[in-house]
Amino acid sequence: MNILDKIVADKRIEVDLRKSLIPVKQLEQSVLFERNTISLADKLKNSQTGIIAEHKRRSPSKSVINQNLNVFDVAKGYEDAGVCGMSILTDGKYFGGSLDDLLTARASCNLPLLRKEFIIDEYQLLEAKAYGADVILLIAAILTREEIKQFSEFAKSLNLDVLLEVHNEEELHKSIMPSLDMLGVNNRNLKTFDVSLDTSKGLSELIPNDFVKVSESGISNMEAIKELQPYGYKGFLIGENFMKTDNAGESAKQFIKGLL
Ligand SMILES: O=C(O)c1ccccc1NCC(=O)[C@H](O)[C@H](O)COP(=O)(O)O
Repeated sequence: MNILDKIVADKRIEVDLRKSLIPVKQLEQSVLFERNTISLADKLKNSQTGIIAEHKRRSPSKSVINQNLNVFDVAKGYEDAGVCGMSILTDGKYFGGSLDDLLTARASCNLPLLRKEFIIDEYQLLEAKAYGADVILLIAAILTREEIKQFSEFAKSLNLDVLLEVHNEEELHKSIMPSLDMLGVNNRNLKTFDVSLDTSKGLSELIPNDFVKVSESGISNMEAIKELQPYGYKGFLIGENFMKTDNAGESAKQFIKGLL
């Protein structure tokens, strides 16, 4: 079994347990459920830099990145740095994250927040909304076209933006539909962990212009952004490069300074 299949198998067990612990009604009664969400897609369209900065403690490809940073400070630092949005990994087992991280970030900043998760059930979208997210991620590699349609339409009914992530042409063709806002190309192969910006470059011309294009993973310098911008990318998701430092916000600030 590859790592992605393993993550999804574990996620199914986790989501079933969560559903039995916290009923849908309770999520819908969260004060955050009624909050007006902020569109990340709109922010990216109007940005010169397009940075989406991630909170990421560890990962299957790198094990430990940084366990010492405080998500409240990281969110504030990213906001002060002028990023367009923040991504928060909420998976516990493989990334050391949690829904509490999302809630803490919500309390700390007014950025559009992306719940970075392995979404396999509508219930996780209700959780995203109840804990303060503005955007959800759908990963084409783990979903059927019908599931992508069902989850993206449900997310839109909750006023959440949808970022659909692909890694190859087949996933892209399977996924294109009007209920998506952003098309993300993951430069990391989630089965082998190989990273190449050529993935974003190669798929760019196949993405219709109606979607905001986002390049994800393996971006570690300004040159990479300059290389990707001519391919139409407006968003750049960066995790490890900021999180491996002692001050993720300051690192993002210097990065953005260099881009302007
Ligand atoms: O990062 C991983 O090792 C990973 C493994 C399996 C599934 C997902 C994974 N990462 C999620 C992400 O998409 C990245 O955290 C995000 O794009 C930022 O990447 P990076 O800038 O390379 O930290």
